[in-house]
Amino acid sequence: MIEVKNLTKQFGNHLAVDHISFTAEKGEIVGFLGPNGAGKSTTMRMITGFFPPTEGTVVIGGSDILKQSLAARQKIGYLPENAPVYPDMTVTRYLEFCAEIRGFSGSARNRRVGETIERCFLAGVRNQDVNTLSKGYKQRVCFAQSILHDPEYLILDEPTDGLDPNQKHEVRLMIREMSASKAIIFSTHILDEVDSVCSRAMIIAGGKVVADDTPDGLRRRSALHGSVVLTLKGEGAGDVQQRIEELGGVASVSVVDSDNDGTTLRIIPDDPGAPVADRVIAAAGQDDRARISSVFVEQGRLDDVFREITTGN
Ligand SMILES: Nc1ncnc2c1ncn2[C@@H]1O[C@H](COP(=O)(O)OP(=O)(O)OP(=O)(O)O)[C@@H](O)[C@H]1O
Repeated sequence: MIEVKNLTKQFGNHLAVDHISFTAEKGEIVGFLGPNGAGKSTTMRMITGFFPPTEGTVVIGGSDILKQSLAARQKIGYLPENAPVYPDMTVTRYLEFCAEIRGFSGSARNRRVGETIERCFLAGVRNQDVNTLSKGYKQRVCFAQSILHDPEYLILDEPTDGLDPNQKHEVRLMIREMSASKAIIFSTHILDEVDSVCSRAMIIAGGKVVADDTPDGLRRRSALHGSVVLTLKGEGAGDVQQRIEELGGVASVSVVDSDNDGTTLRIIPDDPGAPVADRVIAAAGQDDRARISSVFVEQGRLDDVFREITTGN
């Protein structure tokens, strides 16, 4: 387990991380979300022992990151921001070096490096100097060093930053595959990524945790969660709108769009947990002049929730 208690970092007068506490168990993939400068990287740097906190503690699998630093760091794989890698080494040599400082030698080292190169799709560039690699490949090499020793705890600072869509997909698959036996924390600005990869999302703003929930739980906080979006073709949309407004359990009906293709209405229920879609469809079906061309129930949008939580809008 990763146990973070009252973690705080003060840079001069600036409180970058403000008493953050949480735990992350093996099997969990925790996404750190937050605006630029929120304190995500600083929190990760303290969790990995990269620099000490001003206040608070981090315990990794029972080892305190300051008091039992080596034991704690042996259990961690860390992909820092901007993928710092030694530019003058070849990919293979860099990974061999990383394996050696992790305590592997001889055939164990070679096996680890070979497996990681395959796993991270680096075979085509294994003999290339790191400084000749594209940004995405550098990122992959840095990702490779973070998983080389099969750590129980993985801390990944924007692991898909700079990758093309195919590579992003591969890295997300890898993160998901590895999660059964590891606790993984990763930061991202891509909200879809949180949805597709994370079991839990933590929103950090102003150095504080302002939300800690499942992606579905966060989505349910959206003002649009549970609303019905109905598109009608033909005449009679105005009458249908009025009929729906008169239904019990409907808080409001608004026109989202109206053109030659039809009229789209958004129906907000009084209680997002009490579905109104069936009754909305029945009410629309009562008017022969209108034909339903599509209907769906909005699950809510993470980007709306993110904006609401981090800006108050
Ligand atoms: N070494 C440092 N010295 C002084 N201030 C720092 C240092 N590192 C970070 N900060 C400040 O701490 C705050 C948090 O920065 P941090 O890099 O943790 O944010 P972040 O959430 O990771 O942002 P981003 O999404 O842009 O990567 C920022 O105001 C930053 O300028």
